Amino acid sequence: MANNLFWHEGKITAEDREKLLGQKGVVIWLTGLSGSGKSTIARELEAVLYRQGKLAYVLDGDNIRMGLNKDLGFSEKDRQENIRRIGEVAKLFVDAGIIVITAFISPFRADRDKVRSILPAGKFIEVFVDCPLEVCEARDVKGLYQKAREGKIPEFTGITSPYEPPVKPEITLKTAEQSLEECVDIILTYLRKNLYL
Ligand SMILES: Nc1ncnc2c1ncn2[C@@H]1O[C@H](COP(=O)(O)OS(=O)(=O)O)[C@@H](OP(=O)(O)O)[C@H]1O
Ligand SMILES: Nc1ncnc2c1ncn2[C@@H]1O[C@H](COP(=O)(O)OP(=O)(O)O)[C@@H](O)[C@H]1O
Repeated sequence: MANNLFWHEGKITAEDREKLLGQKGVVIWLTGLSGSGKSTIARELEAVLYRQGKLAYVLDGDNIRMGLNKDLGFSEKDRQENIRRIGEVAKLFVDAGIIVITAFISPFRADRDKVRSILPAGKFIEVFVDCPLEVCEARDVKGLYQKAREGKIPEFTGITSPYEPPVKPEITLKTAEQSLEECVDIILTYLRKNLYL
């Protein structure tokens, strides 16, 4: 569809902006079931990074669906478009030099892989927030699992809509076994070890 368009190169590069900010732009892509801990980890990580003088920004499922993606539902096609748009937004943020932390169920492997493919090499860190369905359901933070079991929410991930776990995520967090602090620490250690921080 994109015809007669020309890409404009700026005078300032992504590397220039990274130097200015004293950090590297990267996407930390959290994926997992509803209630697995994505938002909690994202917010804590953002706060810890802030205290270390690093600019991170959280893109969160519920919030983005109230604005940018308010026209999308939860069919496979809409989830695909949801993740495609978030991927493009994340790419812009990375180009701006920001550490982007995304918290979307992002249930389909192909959609996550597509996001990885549009980012420069090494700029996409997939984090599997791994938590058994039974535990997510017992937590039922928003009461959605109960509603889904009662048939009040169609296409609910883990119940009536699939979740495809990552095959080779950079990081796996077991939130039914590891504490929030441990999970955040695992991500920070990965970032330091791989020279993102
Ligand atoms: N049918 C259905 N399935 C799953 N989740 C549902 C559904 N309907 C509403 N919600 C709420 O929407 C949040 C998930 O939005 P996402 O944008 O992360 O979903 S997706 O990546 O497009 O699959 C999800 O947030 P989290 O619980 O934080 O994951 C729910 O609050
Ligand atoms: N290790 C952990 N990491 C993140 N959340 C945890 C952890 N252990 C327990 N929890 C709890 O699990 C719930 C996760 O909810 P939430 O972050 O909203 O999940 P999601 O964003 O994946 O839907 C919260 O009540 C949180 O306190």
